[in-house]
Amino acid sequence: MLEARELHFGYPQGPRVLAGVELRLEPGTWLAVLGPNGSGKTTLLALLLGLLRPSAGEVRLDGRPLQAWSAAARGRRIAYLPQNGPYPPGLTAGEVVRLGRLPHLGLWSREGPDDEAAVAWAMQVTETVALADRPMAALSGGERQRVLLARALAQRPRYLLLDEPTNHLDLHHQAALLRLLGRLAAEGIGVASVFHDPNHALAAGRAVLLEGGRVADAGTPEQVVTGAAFRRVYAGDVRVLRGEGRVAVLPRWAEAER
Ligand SMILES: Nc1ncnc2c1ncn2[C@@H]1O[C@H](COP(=O)(O)OP(=O)(O)OP(=O)(O)O)[C@@H](O)[C@H]1O
Repeated sequence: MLEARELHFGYPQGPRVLAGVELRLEPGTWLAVLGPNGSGKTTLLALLLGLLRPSAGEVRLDGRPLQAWSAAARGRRIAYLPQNGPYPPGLTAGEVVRLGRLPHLGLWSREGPDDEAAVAWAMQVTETVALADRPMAALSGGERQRVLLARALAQRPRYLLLDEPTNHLDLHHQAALLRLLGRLAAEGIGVASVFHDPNHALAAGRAVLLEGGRVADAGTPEQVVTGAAFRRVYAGDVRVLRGEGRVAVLPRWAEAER
């Protein structure tokens, strides 16, 4: 399990960003993280990855404090798709995906059949096989996003953290990504994904709503988007619709057009 216990954090000279966040990500579950701009979602992911250290509280990975794991051991267990993810310049898409195998390779070891299989699988499920030989810099925003997702998947992680993974994706690739995340969770991976569109969060198994660095609500996605905290945070901006046994969220501007 990847677990945040009573996490507190503030950037140097900045105000407090997280104040006592509790969160548990179990293998085989998919957790959506919702919350307004600046509520601390990206900061929370950075703490869960060990890129930032909490000022109080701790992150535990599979029962041990995160700092007790080496960077390579963490990289074999946790993969990250950052927002507008950076990548080294001058590489093709296929080379970027292969970087995902680095935590699994020793200093002098060469790629083997497991590495090849992981890269091939990651590119197949992200529909990036045809992009393999294209320079990364020459890809569209959505193509690049899918290649960076393939790099994260090539790590074959136990936990997958994604920061707004539907960014840049067209409707087909949004739907494909949401189906893929559901499948990965069903296969035993712990998936945590930040979403701005609550309709995307509704595809997950659990949801948390961050507000001002605190967990304002947690539960099933349906409970969270129909809950009082969600209404308070997005008051006046959205309407929750129910029909055919499902819930959907409509932005108010769309209503005003009708
Ligand atoms: N490197 C930094 N130095 C100082 N303050 C920062 C830094 N990164 C983020 N912050 C501040 O911390 C707060 C939380 O930022 P964070 O990126 O975690 O929010 P978020 O919920 O991911 O927002 P968004 O939805 O806009 O991506 C914001 O007020 C932000 O301005």
